[in-house]
Amino acid sequence: MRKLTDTTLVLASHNAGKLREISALLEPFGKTVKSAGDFGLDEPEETEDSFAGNARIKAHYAAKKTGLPALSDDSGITVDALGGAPGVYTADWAETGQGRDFVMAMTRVWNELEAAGAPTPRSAAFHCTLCLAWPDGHDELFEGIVRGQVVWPMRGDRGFGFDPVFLPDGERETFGEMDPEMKHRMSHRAMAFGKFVAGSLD
Ligand SMILES: O=c1nc[nH]c2c1ncn2[C@H]1C[C@H](O)[C@@H](COP(=O)(O)OP(=O)(O)OP(=O)(O)O)O1
Ligand SMILES: [Mg+2]
Repeated sequence: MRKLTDTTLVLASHNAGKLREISALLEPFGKTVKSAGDFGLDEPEETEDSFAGNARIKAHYAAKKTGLPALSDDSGITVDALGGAPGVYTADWAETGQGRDFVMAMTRVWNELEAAGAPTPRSAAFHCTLCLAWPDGHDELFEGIVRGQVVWPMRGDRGFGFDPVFLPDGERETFGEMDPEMKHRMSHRAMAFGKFVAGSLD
């Protein structure tokens, strides 16, 4: 596995919530972190049907455009009683044509669970695949999963996306209610990030 010796790393994401979380996780490692937005990069189309496939598209695009190593994050929530939906299409479920509406997307998930008569707890998982890509085309992938359940109504406004309806197993607070420090210890992103640190930084 190739180590990240460069001091500057591009975060290949346009999601403010992810940028905040990954920047916080990277804080102790002394890298200069820039975002795709700092370089004026646009968002490549996420045409793959897997987290890994879309993570690779985003990281390679940013690495090629900037000439720097780039770290992307492709993530989403899979709901068991919905056959794993919305999964890779989590962001698409929030698309309105004029930006994203996650209240709408969370409501759709809950309504579909109700319509299906799904038993409780309504088990689900957040998935995250991080891709570290270099301008020469080499890449490494790191995956993280956290299991939990979808709850209703929405609870908390501290996170982003689907956080207000995700209650991790063994916890009393949703990701939307929880202290961000605590989310950083247990989230899908934190799990994938730990593997990235072990493989590429340490
Ligand atoms: O920790 C999380 N807490 C709540 N919701 C989350 C989380 N992690 C992913 N999610 C949801 C929202 C996000 O919009 C979608 C991923 O879609 P995804 O394409 O990977 O990200 P994105 O389009 O928002 O940003 P970008 O592609 O520029 O990195 O799943
Ligand atoms: Mg995206």
